[in-house]
Amino acid sequence: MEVSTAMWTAAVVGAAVIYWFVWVMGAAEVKGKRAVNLKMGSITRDKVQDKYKQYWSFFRRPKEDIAAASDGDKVPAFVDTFYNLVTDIYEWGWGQSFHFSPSLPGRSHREATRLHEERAADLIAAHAGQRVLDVGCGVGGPMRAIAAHSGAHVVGITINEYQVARARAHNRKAGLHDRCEVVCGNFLEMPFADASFDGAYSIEATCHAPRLEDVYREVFRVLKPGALYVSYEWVTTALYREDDARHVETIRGIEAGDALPGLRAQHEVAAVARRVGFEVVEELDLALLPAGSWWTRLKMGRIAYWRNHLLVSALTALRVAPKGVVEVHEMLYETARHLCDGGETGIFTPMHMILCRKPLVTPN
Ligand SMILES: C=C(CC[C@@H](C)[C@H]1CC[C@H]2C3=CC[C@H]4[C@H](C)[C@@H](O)CC[C@]4(C)[C@H]3CC[C@]12C)C(C)C
Ligand SMILES: C[S@@+](CC[C@H](N)C(=O)[O-])C[C@H]1O[C@@H](n2cnc3c(N)ncnc32)[C@H](O)[C@@H]1O
Repeated sequence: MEVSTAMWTAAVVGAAVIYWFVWVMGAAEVKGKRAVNLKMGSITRDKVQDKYKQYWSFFRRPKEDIAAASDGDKVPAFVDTFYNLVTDIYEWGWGQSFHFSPSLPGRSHREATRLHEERAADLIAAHAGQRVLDVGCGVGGPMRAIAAHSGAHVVGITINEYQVARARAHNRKAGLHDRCEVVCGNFLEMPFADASFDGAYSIEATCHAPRLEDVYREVFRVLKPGALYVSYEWVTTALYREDDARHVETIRGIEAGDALPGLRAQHEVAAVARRVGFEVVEELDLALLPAGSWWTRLKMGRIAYWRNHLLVSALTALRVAPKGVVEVHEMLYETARHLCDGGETGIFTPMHMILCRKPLVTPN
């Protein structure tokens, strides 16, 4: 073969490999978000690295410091920064539902996700004609599944403006915009009238609240008497031991990489719900056997993460992605490792389910 032919062949093969690597392999779980489109929410390109540093220095501290009265109030703003940094990476590498689900034999991750969401809708008996609240709705994966499954009108709230835009675009694309509404706001002070919802759910979102009481009290306020509320909570289990250095490292790693002001213990959740006035109907860790492990996909994704790391590094070097994306991606890789440890040791669950009812008559 002539040298020029060999060079042309190498160039064409090289271009094909890069195309495959970036545009095909780098495509999102749910088509729509690709590596070349990684933005960092509403943060301007030049501020990404600084914002990441600010985020990290806030959340890597011990939870006692974060929860201190003055810093507790700053948590929602840092959670907002976190979602500016991670929303596109989540959509690209995970899909439109930002939560875990028990793995189901013979079913895809997407199907298992949908069934976990539909389970929440069934628990609160959501149905057509109702107005249901999604507390911490992300980009609306659960909201669309629940609206489609139950026929209810779903209103989602998220602190992050960028997620609002993403969720609205997805709702329109799915043809569900007449039944799925998205509001930007703080779930600790919701812009909704008292007793204005027939039901509510929160999927892996209330863990961002510095005090669980504050979000549960708000949900209680906006629900009609007799309405049901279900929450999937991130908590430490009874197996967690504060005197075990490995346990502490795992939980700290989960908190720092997931914008959490301090994980609560499983046994605390029902007490909080009762304190704000709810009746507790049912409580169950949905991760318990015979449920398939929720961390399987995170563990299996190691090769994909390595590919993603190369991809974000290359895109940053080419200035397609802003500086700072590599650090954010590394933080997510680290937290994935801690989440897998938490799952395998059984000291942590992201799906402690609590089902509550607002009593028909609230005592004064
Ligand atoms: C409920 C929350 C988020 C839960 C999960 C949706 C996310 C937790 C950790 C995330 C990820 C970790 C590793 C990333 C990987 C390195 C990257 O290449 C592709 C995306 C990841 C898989 C990413 C996806 C979302 C998570 C699984 C919290 C925040 C309360
Ligand atoms: C891990 S995501 C889960 C999203 C969604 N429930 C899902 O499963 O796809 C957590 C969500 O809670 C929202 N959130 C966190 N703190 C909030 C607050 N104080 N007010 C409103 N939303 C908040 C985040 O913006 C994000 O949308």
